[in-house]
Amino acid sequence: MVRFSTIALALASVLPQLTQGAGLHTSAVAKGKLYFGSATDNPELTDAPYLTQLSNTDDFGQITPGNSQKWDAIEPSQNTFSYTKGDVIADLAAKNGQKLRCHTLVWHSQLPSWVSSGSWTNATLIAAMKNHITNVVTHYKGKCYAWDVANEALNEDGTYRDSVFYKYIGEAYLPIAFATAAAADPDAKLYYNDYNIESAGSKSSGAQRIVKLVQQYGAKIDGVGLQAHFIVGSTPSQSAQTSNLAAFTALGVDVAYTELDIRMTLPSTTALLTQQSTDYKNTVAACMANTKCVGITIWDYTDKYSWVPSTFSGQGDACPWDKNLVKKPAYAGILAALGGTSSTTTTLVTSTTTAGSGGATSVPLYGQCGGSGWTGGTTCASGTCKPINNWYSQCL
Ligand SMILES: O[C@@H]1[C@@H](O)[C@H](O[C@@H]2CO[C@@H](O[C@@H]3CO[C@@H](O[C@@H]4CO[C@@H](O)[C@H](O)[C@H]4O)[C@H](O)[C@H]3O)[C@H](O)[C@H]2O)OC[C@H]1O
Repeated sequence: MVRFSTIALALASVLPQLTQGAGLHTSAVAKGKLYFGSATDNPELTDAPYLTQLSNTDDFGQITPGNSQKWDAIEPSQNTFSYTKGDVIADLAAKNGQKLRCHTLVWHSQLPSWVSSGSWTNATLIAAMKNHITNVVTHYKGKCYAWDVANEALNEDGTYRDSVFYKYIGEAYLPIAFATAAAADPDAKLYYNDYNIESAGSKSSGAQRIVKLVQQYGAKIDGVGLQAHFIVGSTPSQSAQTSNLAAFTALGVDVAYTELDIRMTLPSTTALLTQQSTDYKNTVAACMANTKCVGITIWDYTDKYSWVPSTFSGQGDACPWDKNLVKKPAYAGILAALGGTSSTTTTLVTSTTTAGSGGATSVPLYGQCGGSGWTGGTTCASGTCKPINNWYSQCL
């Protein structure tokens, strides 16, 4: 009787492998959009593979600083301005030839306590707000494609959020903020930005009211940013998003998806990743269908640095790239909506087959499990390397 010990055989298999076609930004621009972009943050920039992909202008023609231009970062104490971190991201955008979306000037959150708990009058808070806006916008003059001038001014029912600004200034803080930003950088596009305004409802109507309010004051407002922090399977339909975008653009402003991510309850499954791809596709398609939807920004591109797990307990995997910087099905969904194609070529790919008493196992190596990029192996730190779809495998 012939006995076989377990042997590993490296077999050359002829498999179709995904190759780089036009990326997300290239495809978006080819269809008339200004950009496809990603948020980023200073600590991540020391991660060389992360930075390489962020700087890949085939995928990303625009970046947004996730934290370093917020009030607490820039003016931690009154009239003391610190631009070091924000400048790192602005300089990166300039070096890469990427547009910079600047975020954000007036927001109730991530405020230093001297603002949120200060003892203000109407006049003193207007002066402090105008001083902040003028300093920051002047510092970045000519560098910001757009500014999120006001962020999240609304409650879910469309009434004004009881922020320190609303409390001491009233709704007039909004047109004052826009007028002050416009005076400091007349060329920057000025946006109102919020979440849960991506389909029709009280909050979307509230955002439309803000656009009209700023316009009625004679101040400049160029666009509305729809954050689009969505949940897999609960993302508004494409048609609901399309009609909602039209309601904004009918007011004469641009729109943009500014913080798109689509989270799931962990652990991820093949079904959730597939639904996530569909959800991304529908949202991007809604933007594509409106000529005044200028671009789409994802709120960081990789699950490795997403804000979601630290904010929403038990949830994550919200980005189009996984923690190993490998593209997920969401990437293909976005690309399809952008009208891009993932070209395939026939390539020799090495597959490891183990023969022995237990028979043979083989895992397709279209995408990586344990390595990085498209050439990783089948080793998993935890779980088993399993095919996700015709494109790649993942440790599950
Ligand atoms: O490092 C992180 C930053 O990345 C983070 O950036 C902010 C993230 O999003 C924006 O603010 C949040 C928007 O979502 C709200 O929660 C929503 C609650 O309703 C749900 O239906 C919806 O799905 C949720 O998204 C959060 O409460 C907001 O904070 C904001 O514009 C970004 O700057 O900021 C915190 C840093 O630690």
